[in-house]
Amino acid sequence: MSVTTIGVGTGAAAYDVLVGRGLLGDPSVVTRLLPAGVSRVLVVHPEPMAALARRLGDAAEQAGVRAVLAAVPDAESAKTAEVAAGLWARLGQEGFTRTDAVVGVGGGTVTDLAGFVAATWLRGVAVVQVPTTLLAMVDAAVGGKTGINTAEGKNLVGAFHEPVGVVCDLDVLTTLPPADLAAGLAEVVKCGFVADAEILRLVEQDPADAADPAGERLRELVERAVRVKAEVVTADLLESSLREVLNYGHTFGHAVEQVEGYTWRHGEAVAVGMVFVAELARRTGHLSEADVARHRAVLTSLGLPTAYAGRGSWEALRTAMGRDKKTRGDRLRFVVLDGLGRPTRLEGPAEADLEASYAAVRAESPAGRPR
Ligand SMILES: NC(=O)c1ccc[n+]([C@@H]2O[C@H](COP(=O)([O-])OP(=O)(O)OC[C@H]3O[C@@H](n4cnc5c(N)ncnc54)[C@H](O)[C@@H]3O)[C@@H](O)[C@H]2O)c1
Ligand SMILES: O=C(O)C(=O)C[C@@H](O)[C@H](O)[C@H](O)COP(=O)(O)O
Ligand SMILES: [Zn+2]
Repeated sequence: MSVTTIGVGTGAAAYDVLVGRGLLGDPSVVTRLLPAGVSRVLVVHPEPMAALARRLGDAAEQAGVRAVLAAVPDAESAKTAEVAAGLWARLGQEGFTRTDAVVGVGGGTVTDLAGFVAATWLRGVAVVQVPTTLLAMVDAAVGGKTGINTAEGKNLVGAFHEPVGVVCDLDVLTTLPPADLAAGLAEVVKCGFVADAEILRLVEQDPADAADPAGERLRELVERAVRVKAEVVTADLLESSLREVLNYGHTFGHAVEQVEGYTWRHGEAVAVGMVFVAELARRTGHLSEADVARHRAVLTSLGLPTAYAGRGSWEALRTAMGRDKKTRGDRLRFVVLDGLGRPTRLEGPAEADLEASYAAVRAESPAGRPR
């Protein structure tokens, strides 16, 4: 077993992200991260992660902590008010107090949900995150953004609630479908565009190696992406400014997810969203043609979509973009690049530039990969 520890936050809110292999071979690694005095844990998981959740629950019981297992619907169907309410009911029925805790075991949908339930139960109990997808390891489980969707849009209800620890065991990725691995790489590449160009170089050098869950290159990419996220959220946890850079590609990406009824993976939608915003940056004088081409090339090399051929109209996508959290009043705000690694903001772009950028990513035949 080898482990890299990456610290996030400062003071009382500081916690560690453990990245390595074989970490969950000893499932008590998770119990040991619980604060002293925890006597009950709610282990939230989707059905595909039931066996791992049981092992973590057994380890907790052996340490004298009562474990309540809670299976939730898979993927984006987990992020609803109804599912959250079901978990609150369970916490109430089982008598969870402020000194008890939640453990999220699954992809980003589960860590978002588990984090949100922990943030809201009794106004906040501890949560340990055990991400089991690449995307959740490099992004969703780290940094304390938690939330659920509403009919009006993506992640519209949520809270900032930092975990007390995160365990990223790369060995669990060997069962992850390749399309979900690629979706996680979209967020890794995002970190490359906004902050760490070495990530881009590593992917471009050997995309197949980058996507090998057993390989050393993927481990380096995970560690680099987690470091980018850790640095940004440590500096600006509540997204007053800097943290917005982690939202690169998400304004259009979230709109695609919503308009497509969450049949697109988040990482796939963000991949197209990054191409959309690169096109917008080029039209508004921020980014060179060559850098836009680099976006398409690196994403395509990973099998990610760079064009949108869904059923959503421009009007529907434009309305959904208006609900983005970076919007101020009626003015859309985008994270754009002034060159690779130099993110800035573009506020209130002309509608003609938005439509032209949309035309540049609009494809006639399906390029996305619905689940
Ligand atoms: N909070 C944040 O900062 C943040 C950051 C990025 C994304 N997100 C959110 O994360 C979500 C996307 O997360 P995701 O891409 O992990 O999707 P997901 O949670 O839907 O997981 C993808 C699929 O993989 C399955 N799975 C999980 N682990 C597996 C494993 N080890 N082996 C086999 N199958 C496995 C899941 O059951 C699911 O079917 C979105 O809702 C997005 O909004 C949040
Ligand atoms: O951590 C952040 O900050 C991010 O924006 C990371 C994104 O990858 C993530 O998808 C996040 O959930 C988007 O947040 P939202 O505020 O746009 O809902
Ligand atoms: Zn994201």
